[in-house]
Formats: sequence, C-alpha cells, structure tokens
Amino acid sequence: MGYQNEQTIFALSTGLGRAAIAVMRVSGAGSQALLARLCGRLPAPRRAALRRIWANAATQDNLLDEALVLWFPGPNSYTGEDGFELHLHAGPAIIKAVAEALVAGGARPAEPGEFTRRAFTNGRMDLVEAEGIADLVEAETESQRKIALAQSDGALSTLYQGWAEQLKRALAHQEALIDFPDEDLPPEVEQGLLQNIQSLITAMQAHIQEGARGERIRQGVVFAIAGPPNAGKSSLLNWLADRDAAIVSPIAGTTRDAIEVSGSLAGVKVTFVDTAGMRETEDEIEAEGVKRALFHVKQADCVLQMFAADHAPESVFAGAILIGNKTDLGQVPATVLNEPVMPVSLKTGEGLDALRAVLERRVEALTAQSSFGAPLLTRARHKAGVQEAVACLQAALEQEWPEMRGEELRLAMRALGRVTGQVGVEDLLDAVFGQFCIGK
Ligand SMILES: Nc1nc2c(ncn2[C@@H]2O[C@H](COP(=O)(O)OP(=O)(O)OP(=O)(O)O)[C@@H](O)[C@H]2O)c(=O)[nH]1
Ligand SMILES: [K+]
Ligand SMILES: [Mg+2]
Repeated sequence: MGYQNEQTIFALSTGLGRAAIAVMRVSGAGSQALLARLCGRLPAPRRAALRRIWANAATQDNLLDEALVLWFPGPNSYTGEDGFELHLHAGPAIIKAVAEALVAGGARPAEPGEFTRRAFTNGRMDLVEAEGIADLVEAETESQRKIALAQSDGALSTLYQGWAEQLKRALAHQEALIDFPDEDLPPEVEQGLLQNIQSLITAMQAHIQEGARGERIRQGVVFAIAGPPNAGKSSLLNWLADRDAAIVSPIAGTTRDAIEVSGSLAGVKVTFVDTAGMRETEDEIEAEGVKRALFHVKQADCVLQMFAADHAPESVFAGAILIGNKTDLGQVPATVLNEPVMPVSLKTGEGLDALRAVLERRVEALTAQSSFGAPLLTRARHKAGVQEAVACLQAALEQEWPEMRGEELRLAMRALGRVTGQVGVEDLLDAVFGQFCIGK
C-alpha cells in the first residue's frame, strides 16, 4: 500500500513562459477532496475528462478555467499517493488563480524534486532511478537522453542490486563457515567464497574505470584550448561556437579569463574552454590567466594544443590534439615530437572540416560504451559508493578471522545499499532531490 503524505503539494510541471497548456500537478492525502472542491464530480481514474475548474465548485463561485482533468488514485501513481493533474490554459492569470484555489483548499507549493522524493519514499523507484529522472529532464543531447533513460528505467539499479544479491549469498556462505567451523565443510566452500569476492571486486573496478565515460556523457566532454599567445585559440573557440564568444585581436595576451562554450559533437555534450596564451609575463593579471590556463589543461578530458605556423611547441600535453594554425602564412610541420599535427587556417577555413572530424572521433573514443555493454555509472556519488564497497571487499579478503570477514561483507553491502537508497540515506536525500526542478 502506498503511504499518503498528509501534506498535499502542488506545482506547475510545465515551464513558465508563453505556452498553450500548463500542467498543474497535485499529490498527497487531500487530493481527492481537493479535486472535488475544484471541479465537482471526479473523472474515472487515469481517464482525461473535460471539467470546469472553480475556486469552489460547491458554490459555483468564481469560474477559473475549463481544463482536462486526470485523477490518479494511489498507489499506482507516479508518487504512489493520490494525485491529479489539471491541463490548464497557460495564461499566467489562470495559473495564479488556480494556485490560490489550491492553497485555499489546503495544499502547499512543492519543493524542488518533492514529487519524485515521495515516489522514492513509497518504493516506486530507487535513488539511482530517481537521479536518472533528474538527468532525463536536463538532457540536452542524444547520448545524455539515452544514458538517463536507461538509468531511470532501472538498468544501473539492476546491476547494483545484482551485486548486493551476490554479496548476500557470499555472506550466507561465510556464516555457514562460522557456524560449522570444525565440521566437514569441504575446503572448496571457502575457496569458492574467496573467488566470488575476488570476481566481484574485478567487476566493480571495471565499472569504476568505465565510469569516467558515463560521467563525461552526463556532464559533457571538456576540451581545453591551450598554447602560446596569438596562436589563434580564441579564433578557434569562435569557430567552434559559431559566434564571437571571445575577443580576437593581434595583441598577444588578449585572453585572460577562461571562456567556456558548450555545444554538441557526435551527439555528445561538449564544452570548449579558451584560455590565456601561455608565456612568462610580468603582468599580474596575465600571470593569473596563465595559472588558470594550466588548471583547465589539467581538468580537461582532452587538450587542443595550438600553435601558429612555424612556432612549433617544444613539449606536448599528454593525449593532446595538436593544431598548427595559420597555414595561410607559412608551412606547418606534419609532426611535433612524433605526434601528428592538424594543419588549419582559421582565416581561410583550410583544414577545419578535417579538424571537426578528428574532434568527433575523439569524443566518441572518450565516451564509447564498454564492450560488454554494461550500464555506466554517471555520478561521483555512485563512484564513491562502489569504491567503498571495493575497499571493504579487499579488506574481507585480507581477514583471517571469518567473523571479521563477514563484517566487511556486511559493510560492502551497506555501501551499495546507500547508492541505491536501500539503507540509511536520510542525510543524502536533501542533496539528491534538491537538484531537481520544481514540479518533478
Ligand atoms: N593570417 C592568419 N591570422 C590568424 C589566423 N587565425 C587567427 N589569426 C589572427 O591571429 C591573431 C590572434 O588571434 P587570437 O585568436 O586572438 O589568438 P589567441 O591565441 O587567442 O591569442 P591570446 O588570447 O592573446 O593568447 C588575430 O589577429 C587573428 O585574427 C589564421 O589562420 N591566419
Ligand atoms: K591575441
Ligand atoms: Mg585568446
């Protein structure tokens, strides 16, 4: 049975701004009475019906709108509680008047993510699925949409629950070893147990390693554009952004603050960071810019290392894509320190299509799904939980005492349980659901 929160909440679930329809969403114990108060007779569950919406239908006082009404009795609703939706005409005055009628009927405005939080509380989804829904609402690119949909649909949760199941079985074996220490349990039992723990560790470590790809898909692949002053870094940023995002000038040291532009490449969200030209400088502000440039080079998933024509760099950043600019002014070397160079001219456009293709391939390589197609972790929170589980399992393998090993297995289960929200997550919930938009 669904648990009904005494506080009935409401929120506009569609965006503000000009639109034809606005969906007002309501959930909580008072939903049925509130819907009756606004429109009189309730429609059949989950069937859209056209109704007049009144401030108070009983007295037919103050007609607010005529709207499609959907009645969702719990527990088979999004939140697990009784709830309803009003598909209103989207005029701001209508929305305001209906909100006032809802408050007069005893409801209150929802907090960000409160509907989904109630769905979690009622066991309609676990924490990982709830995060998937938050990501789905935010998704801007194809790859973000796909990874969020798989996660909200339970693919990642199934993986974590499967591990928790295996740990439970390992724990049962462990307890058998404790309960019957001197009995004739064949030695294979203990060996099998240790092997199971080891293979779980291997699977979890692979998941953590692969996880960088999932985090990149969710947050975007970050390219830092770096190189000496006047290489044409800001010119490149503007071409990638297709607008004048950064100031371009013949004065060396033009760019100081890092300038970020986001877009999509190969269906993946990408962010390009233009940085200050790197050189020794007496200018305090420029020096700060150079410091920031180095920071972004370190943080980036890939560095676009630029230089102008024959000013080839003396060192190459690890994994960087080398770009030799200004081919209109002179020859660009084919390689620098054995690394291939992309020859381009931001002025004439030469080589830019080829450069875009190289960037797309790099994005694909940085986000490609694992060969075995397992769901990817998408958040530092998941990573921390799985890392903790791995640490406990490694400790379990090192324990001589069976009782101590059992305790480590239990701690590993707990760590996974915190990821999916099965155990002790009260302290986490505000952080998780606070990231949602209101009305979800
Ligand atoms: N001839 C020629 N000039 C270019 C080319 N690309 C950029 N420039 C010019 O080079 C100068 C410097 O370009 P920027 O894009 O400001 O260079 P930057 O690397 O951002 O420079 P800083 O911000 O000072 O580090 C500008 O005058 C550009 O117009 C090119 O391919 N050919
Ligand atoms: K410049
Ligand atoms: Mg610049």
